Amino acid sequence: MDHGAAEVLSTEPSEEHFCLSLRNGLILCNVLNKVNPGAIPKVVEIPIIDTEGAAQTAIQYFENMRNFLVAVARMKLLTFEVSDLEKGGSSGKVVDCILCLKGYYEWRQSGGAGVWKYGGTVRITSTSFPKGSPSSLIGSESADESLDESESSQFEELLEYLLLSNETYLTETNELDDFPMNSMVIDIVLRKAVKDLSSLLISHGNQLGVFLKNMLKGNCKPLLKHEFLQAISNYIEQRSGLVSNELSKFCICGNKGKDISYLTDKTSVLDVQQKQLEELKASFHLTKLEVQQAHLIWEQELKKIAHHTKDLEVASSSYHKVLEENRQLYNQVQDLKGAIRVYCRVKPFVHDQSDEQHSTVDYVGENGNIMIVNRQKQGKEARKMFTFNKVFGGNTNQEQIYLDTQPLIRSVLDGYNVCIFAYGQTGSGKTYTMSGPDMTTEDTWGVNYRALRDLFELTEARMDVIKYELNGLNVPDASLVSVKCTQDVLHLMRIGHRNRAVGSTALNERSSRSHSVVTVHIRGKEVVSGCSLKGCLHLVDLAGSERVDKSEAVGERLKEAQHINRSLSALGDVISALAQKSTHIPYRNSKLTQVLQDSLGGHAKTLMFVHINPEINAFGETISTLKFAERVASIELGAAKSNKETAQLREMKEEISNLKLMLEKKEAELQQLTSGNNNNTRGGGGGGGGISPVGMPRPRCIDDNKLPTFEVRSCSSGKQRRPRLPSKFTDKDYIPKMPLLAEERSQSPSATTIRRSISTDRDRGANMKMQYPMRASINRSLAVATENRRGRNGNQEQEEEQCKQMLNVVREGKINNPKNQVAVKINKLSCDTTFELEEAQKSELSSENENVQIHIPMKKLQRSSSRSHHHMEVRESLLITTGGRNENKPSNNNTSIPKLFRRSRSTPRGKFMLPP
Ligand SMILES: Nc1ncnc2c1ncn2[C@@H]1O[C@H](COP(=O)(O)OP(=O)(O)OP(=O)(O)O)[C@@H](O)[C@H]1O
Repeated sequence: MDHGAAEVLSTEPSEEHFCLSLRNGLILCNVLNKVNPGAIPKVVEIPIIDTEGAAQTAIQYFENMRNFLVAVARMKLLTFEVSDLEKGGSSGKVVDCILCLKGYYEWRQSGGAGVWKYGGTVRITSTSFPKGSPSSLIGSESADESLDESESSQFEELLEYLLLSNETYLTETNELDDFPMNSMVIDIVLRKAVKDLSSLLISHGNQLGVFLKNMLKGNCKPLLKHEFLQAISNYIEQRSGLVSNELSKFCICGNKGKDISYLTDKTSVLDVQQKQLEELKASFHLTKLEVQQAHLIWEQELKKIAHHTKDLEVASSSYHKVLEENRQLYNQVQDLKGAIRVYCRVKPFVHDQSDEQHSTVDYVGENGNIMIVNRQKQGKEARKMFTFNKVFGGNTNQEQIYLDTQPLIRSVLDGYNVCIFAYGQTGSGKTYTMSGPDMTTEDTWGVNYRALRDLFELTEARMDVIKYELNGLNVPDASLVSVKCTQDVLHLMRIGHRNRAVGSTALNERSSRSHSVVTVHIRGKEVVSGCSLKGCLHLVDLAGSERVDKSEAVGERLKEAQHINRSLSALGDVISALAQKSTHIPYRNSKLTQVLQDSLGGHAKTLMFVHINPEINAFGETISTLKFAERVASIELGAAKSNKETAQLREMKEEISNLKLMLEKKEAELQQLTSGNNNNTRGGGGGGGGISPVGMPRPRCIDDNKLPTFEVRSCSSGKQRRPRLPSKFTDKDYIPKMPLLAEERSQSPSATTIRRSISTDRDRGANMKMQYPMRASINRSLAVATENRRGRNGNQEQEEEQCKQMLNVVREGKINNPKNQVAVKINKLSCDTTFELEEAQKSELSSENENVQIHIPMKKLQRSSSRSHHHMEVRESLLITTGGRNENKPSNNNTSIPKLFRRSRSTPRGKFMLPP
């Protein structure tokens, strides 16, 4: 305590006494100077006591007090008013001021850092105020009631203080209970609030006035009462919204907001905000739910898609399987129909032709599709699609090519005739496919070598079951050579290749200038059952078709090209005729088509490799090649048939052959007897009633229990055996008509029970004679059995049946009408089954002896002089001739014709219809 003060004040003064003792300002000034040295430069210390003392004292007092209050105000500490020191004044303010000075002093003493307090009121830290002038919350009741500048700055400080305390106490220290709300602060805030509200009211009043005036301006009508009220309430709502927003800025007091709710309107900004917040929360929650839901749905969708993708994967893999199955089934159906299989092979680009943009092959599908594009055209017209059994792209190797061919090779050993031929423009890769580029490397072996290797491997594998015998034939030499292993055939093929003309053209350095045909005949006999089978494999590498202008062929090459093109065009004619199911197929127009006749028209399995060159300048040839291949693919030959013979059939054939031998023997005897008889006649021995013209005792009847004597004669013997082939077929390089000629050659003389005769139509009837009637010998099944023109190779069962019936005829001795010698020819006619029965001339051979001539089946090669009539006609004929007693009966005695046959009205004389 100040020294002066101690003198004046008692130790425990009353409040009033305390205030009175401070009236002269001396104590206060000294205290202030101590707290803040130099705050009051001049303190009036000694009071002057004289007459004028009262006045002087008053001046001193006044000066000290004024200096003190000014200094305190300058320091922005709590202050009071002079009147507060008077009796009845607010002594509390004076006390506050002194406590404030104390607090300030202590804060200074402690170094002036941090927060300082006085009288329980928190002071602002020094950071918020300029150094040296500590900030304070100064509220002076002495200040003017109207809000002057200092007050407004105080208010700003208060706000700052509120915000700061909000930050420091409410949010960080959470010392809410210590929040000092003394009367002074409340006073200041309330005063400010009142001031704000009043200014707000004034401005609202002004704005409302302007608003109403504006309303009236726009609408000259006087306002109705309810309109007026409505306008005011609208306006207030508007404003209250704005005000609550403004006030809400400094009502961030957490839970204490309730305590200072006086800052907000009754409508409670907080409530509004709370509502908004809740709404926001609700919408957030809703959105969250929606997002979660969307997430769930999305996940489900994702799962579904994954599932679906798996399904698709499975489906696509099974689709490929089904596609493959489909292809196989399709091929089987095609086989059943006997369609020629067509595989297309695209030659790869070689050397510098690697730019596939210049390829005419646009696309090669897995299911036999190939798209050819004309790069010079645009749009739909530029592309053309072809479909074959299979298409091999340029990168297919030899092994892959052979894989689909392999089953055909197996069928050869099952008794089928198989023909594999390569077709295509010159240089397109036919020889590459059939032979391969290098014979010495197995990897590059073509179809020929692989097929032969397989043939031998299979024959070896089946050795225990079937014994096979193989004969190789290289057509240009037309020599039939027995082969034991692949090497034998390779050797044979090498010879063939040496013989094959090869020359260089502008399109192919090593162009094959002739067709190459390798034929392998296979005969097998099943060890157990004794069944025999025979198959035949033709491997044909055709010479390439070429445009002579492009191949720049001249001289010999030109001639070759012309020959090649001619034979290929003959092949084209045959294909066209077959595709159109024409009755006449011009096989004989070239050697090539003759060789392939059985493969193209018989019950063979035929495969054509069509080759194309993808180069742009070969576009024309590619299209025509593919069109040709399409036509080939459309040909249906009928289901392939196996050449398998049962043991029974073979036995029957053997029996027939024995019978034939016997017949020949008898014939010889007869001739001898005839010549002897003639001599006898000439010698005067007339024929007695029971003696036949040939001098033999004529049996009156045939003993049922005893077989007649038979003589079997080959129809190709005697007069009828004439070469009917054009000179070119008699040439030594005549291409045998395979497999039939080969069969003939391979048959042993002792087994020539069935012979094919090459003859003309003129031979008809002359060599096929039968003593009539033969009621039981021919029935419809026989007729039908022999009906099939192409059935030479196939219908073994029917053939067997036929043999049986004939043997029956012979055994049962039903051929007993020697008088009527009738030749029966069974021809296949297109729509109805007609038997042509021709009355034969009385045979020189007919005698009282019963003679039987049997000749089944028979193939005739008919050729008229005109080239246009060249065609091969296959006839199944049956000729049975018996000698009989009634040779005097008219030969055309219809009464002797069995009821089985009746004459067809529409057919020429001698033709009979088989009744249904
Ligand atoms: N798939 C292929 N891969 C590689 N080269 C091939 C292929 N096809 C053909 N070639 C090559 O193309 C050229 C001509 O082939 P190739 O002699 O087989 O044709 P071609 O059709 O037989 O001809 P031509 O009819 O004139 O005899 C040869 O050099 C051959 O090696």
